[in-house]
Amino acid sequence: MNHSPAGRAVVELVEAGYAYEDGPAVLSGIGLGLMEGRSTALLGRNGSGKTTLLRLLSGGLRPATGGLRLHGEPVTYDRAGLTRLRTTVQLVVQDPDDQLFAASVEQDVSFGPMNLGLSENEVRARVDEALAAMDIAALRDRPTHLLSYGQRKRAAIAGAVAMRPRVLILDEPTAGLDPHGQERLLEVLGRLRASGTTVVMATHDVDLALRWADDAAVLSPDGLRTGPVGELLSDQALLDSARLRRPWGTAVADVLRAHGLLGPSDEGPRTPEALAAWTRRATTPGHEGVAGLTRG
Ligand SMILES: Nc1ncnc2c1ncn2[C@@H]1O[C@H](COP(=O)(O)OP(=O)(O)OP(=O)(O)O)[C@@H](O)[C@H]1O
Repeated sequence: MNHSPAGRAVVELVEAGYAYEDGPAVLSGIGLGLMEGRSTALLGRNGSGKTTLLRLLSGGLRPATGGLRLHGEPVTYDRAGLTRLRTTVQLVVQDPDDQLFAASVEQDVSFGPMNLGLSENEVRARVDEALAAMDIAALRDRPTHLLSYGQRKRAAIAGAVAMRPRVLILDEPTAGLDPHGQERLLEVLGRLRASGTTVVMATHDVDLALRWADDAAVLSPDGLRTGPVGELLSDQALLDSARLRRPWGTAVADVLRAHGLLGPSDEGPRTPEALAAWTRRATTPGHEGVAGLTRG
């Protein structure tokens, strides 16, 4: 069963299908609506079509069947239609070398905002903010081709963040980032989400998905399933068919339930910190019980 949270989708794929030239259908009958301010983790095995799906959502590919809607209106793939889509939806591709092209970090991150016709001061403010958010302010004058992989990845994400899109789509953004870089990125995405930005991330990291996302979208041979991340990532049949590992938090919840410490419909912990805080409360005389396990 597909799940659609209340509200209207900013962008929505409707019965969308796609096949590369001379190839079989990669995706068919895909329905995916991205709601204002919600975060979605897109999961699926290698070659399941995650990148293809993200390119359909951001207008880089045009559905062969079905369509894409922006604020409920069908997207037209002419210049005006694509410009409208791209000022709302920004995609950060998996490989930063496919995204970075300007000589320096500052020039690269400025490019999009400059093309929006913003004033010089506004462009500078956005670039400063995006570089600071991605922790690369010190790299602003560096040639992009001399940066490390993780630094290039952060510069590519900064370029999209500087566009202040309503919908930010990231294809495996944490791959290649060190733990500090991953934490910084999650903080940035958390702030964007709090300010109403819709964020979609393709990832192979089920623990990160459970911790970070509101919703999951899981590609398997049976098609696309969407729903609350805690619910989908507890569904063993779905995890098996998508060849996904059971997340850490879901496995812990199984153990707690088996010992009667968690009710059948109570959600498990999403982070080790949440489990530690709950354990402290649960072992304190007069504790508040299992309530609040997912907090922290
Ligand atoms: N440009 C292309 N031309 C032809 N086939 C392609 C092209 N890009 C992708 N494919 C094929 O489409 C299918 C889906 O690829 P896609 O990159 O969308 O998967 P993915 O889920 O993102 O994979 P991964 O987890 O490995 O990044 C694969 O079978 C792939 O070989």
